[in-house]
Amino acid sequence: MISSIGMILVGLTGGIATGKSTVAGMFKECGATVIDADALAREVVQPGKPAWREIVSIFGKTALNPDRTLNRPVLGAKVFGHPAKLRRLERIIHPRVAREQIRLTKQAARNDPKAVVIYDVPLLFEAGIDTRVDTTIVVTADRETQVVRLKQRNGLSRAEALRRITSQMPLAEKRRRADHTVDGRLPRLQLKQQIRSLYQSLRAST
Ligand SMILES: CC(C)(COP(=O)(O)OP(=O)(O)OC[C@H]1O[C@@H](n2cnc3c(N)ncnc32)[C@H](O)[C@@H]1O)[C@@H](O)C(=O)NCCC(=O)NCCS
Ligand SMILES: Nc1ncnc2c1ncn2[C@@H]1O[C@H](COP(=O)(O)OP(=O)(O)OP(=O)(O)O)[C@@H](O)[C@H]1O
Repeated sequence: MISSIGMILVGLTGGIATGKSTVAGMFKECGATVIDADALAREVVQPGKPAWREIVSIFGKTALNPDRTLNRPVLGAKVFGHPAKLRRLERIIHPRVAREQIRLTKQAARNDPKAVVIYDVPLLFEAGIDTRVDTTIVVTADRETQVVRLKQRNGLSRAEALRRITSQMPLAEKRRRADHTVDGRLPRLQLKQQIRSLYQSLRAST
């Protein structure tokens, strides 16, 4: 086991809009501690923080809102579909997110030595984070479901949605690599039952 004494660290991933956050929320209701990489990635780029300063120096002030926060749609348009720029942004953000995740995981283990810690991280495999968790879960959905959800939830056009989807490792590859697969298209009630039984077996393995 990679994590310290008893606790289990679970990497939860999937494609964009497959239902990772929904599944993470269900694990939380079961009693798990959830760490959300997207939320940490937002925290480390707050105005004035070192990552924010680096981003402004590379991407310019056009990537900012009038209140100096990052203009996420503008930055998204600059990096998705432009792999070299996306890598530059990741090199600024990822090490800081990793530090926070490790700190929060240790804190969870101190609070409950048998904790089930769910690390919800879109780039689990792409960024090699799978090597530092105990087990992995991938949430899947077909591409059309992802596109429809991105149009509805984020107001993206079909082309924008596809640019984001193709910035990530193909879902089929993630499925091959994962220890557990969850179908993010299931009705919520059925999904919840599956997550509850997965939680119980994870908890029993701590
Ligand atoms: C480009 C940014 C500003 C766009 O922000 P926006 O609010 O539109 O998206 P948000 O951050 O909520 O991410 C939504 C989804 O996009 C996908 N996504 C985000 N970053 C990446 C990436 N580097 N590669 C592939 N997909 C990504 C994920 O599925 C994520 O769940 C933002 O995504 C970002 O800063 N990305 C780089 C940091 C990163 O890699 N974050 C992922 C978790 S560490
Ligand atoms: N089982 C489901 N049935 C119907 N709709 C769902 C289901 N799961 C999630 N959704 C909807 O799909 C959208 C994406 O879900 P969610 O935010 O959980 O995905 P995500 O994988 O965390 O997305 P992102 O990669 O953008 O962070 C949301 O609008 C959510 O309400």
